[in-house]
Amino acid sequence: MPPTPMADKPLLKIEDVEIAFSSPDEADIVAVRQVDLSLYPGKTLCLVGESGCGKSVTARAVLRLNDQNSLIRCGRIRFSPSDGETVDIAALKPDSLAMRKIRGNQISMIFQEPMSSLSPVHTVGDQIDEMIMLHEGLKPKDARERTVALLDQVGVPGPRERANSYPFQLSGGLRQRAMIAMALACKPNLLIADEPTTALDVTTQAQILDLLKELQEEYGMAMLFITHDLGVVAEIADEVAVMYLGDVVEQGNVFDVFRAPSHPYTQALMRSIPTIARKKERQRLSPIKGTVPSAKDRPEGCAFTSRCPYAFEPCAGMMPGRTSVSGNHVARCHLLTENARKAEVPA
Ligand SMILES: Nc1ncnc2c1ncn2[C@@H]1O[C@H](COP(=O)(O)OP(=O)(O)OP(=O)(O)O)[C@@H](O)[C@H]1O
Repeated sequence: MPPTPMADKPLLKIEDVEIAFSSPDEADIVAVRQVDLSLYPGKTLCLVGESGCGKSVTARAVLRLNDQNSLIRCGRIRFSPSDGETVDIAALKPDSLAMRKIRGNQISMIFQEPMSSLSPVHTVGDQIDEMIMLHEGLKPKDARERTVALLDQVGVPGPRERANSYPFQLSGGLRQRAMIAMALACKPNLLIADEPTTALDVTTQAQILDLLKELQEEYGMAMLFITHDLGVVAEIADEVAVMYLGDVVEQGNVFDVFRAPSHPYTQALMRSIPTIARKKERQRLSPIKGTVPSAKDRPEGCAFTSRCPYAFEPCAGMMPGRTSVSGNHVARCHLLTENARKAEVPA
């Protein structure tokens, strides 16, 4: 399927954001730096990368949900709903009224573990009713009708009876569906999904991804989807941003990035996915050698240098800038600037 054009105006624009965590007896840890991302209505941006690379910290910053020892040191998070004014979320206090209005009203979040948003001591129906009553001011009876319709829409069988179940009485897949229903109760402009399918079996995972795509089409919402699984990216993303130790090292339209991965880290991630062709040719998977350095001892230059098979002189000393690959596809690698320089030298 060819890439679909983007709407002109981004719903969310993360500009040059740096997030650090303070600790009483150590220097601040910079978890995310110079992040620039744009999300468009009706489109999905996937954040991908190994554990600890800053995906969740970036996503949680959009809702100002990072731990209290976090600080957005610089940058802007501009949220521009079609029916309201642009607001810089980075400048809001996490517990301000403005932020509480955005949270759960215009931007919702779903997690890998539904129990992080569902209360174990209330039925799922009561929890969704309450959300609807809070946001839409409906009476309890009308709210329940909408809850039942929402549970039905997200594929919960027998929704009226299931609304009376406690979360522990539901299977993992149904709990995930109930959490999605709750996230949709306020008809958000943006849904943030933090590895919502990681804990599910492959069949349920595929069903939930299909469901999210259907709901996105119906509600026209933007999605920021976090995963470490490139298979999931291929399935759901319009745009992809690859993160490594807090830096976005490559980003662009998903077709362009998959067709021509240009950062050695993205290339290495691609080589580590199992494919039928590799199995037929009895090729071994090639895991990425070494480990991600600690954010506490962040190297000076490109953080991937210690694991990069192509590392050369400038890599350890200086973080490369963004080089355009094609269209909006960019990557941060000295090799690209070096190749571009060589290409400019006449033969
Ligand atoms: N409260 C905190 N205090 C100090 N450091 C933190 C805190 N929360 C997160 N970090 C650090 O921020 C960095 C990024 O973490 P983050 O959770 O965003 O990674 P991730 O890419 O989402 O990983 P995973 O896939 O495992 O969830 C990590 O080095 C982590 O240790």
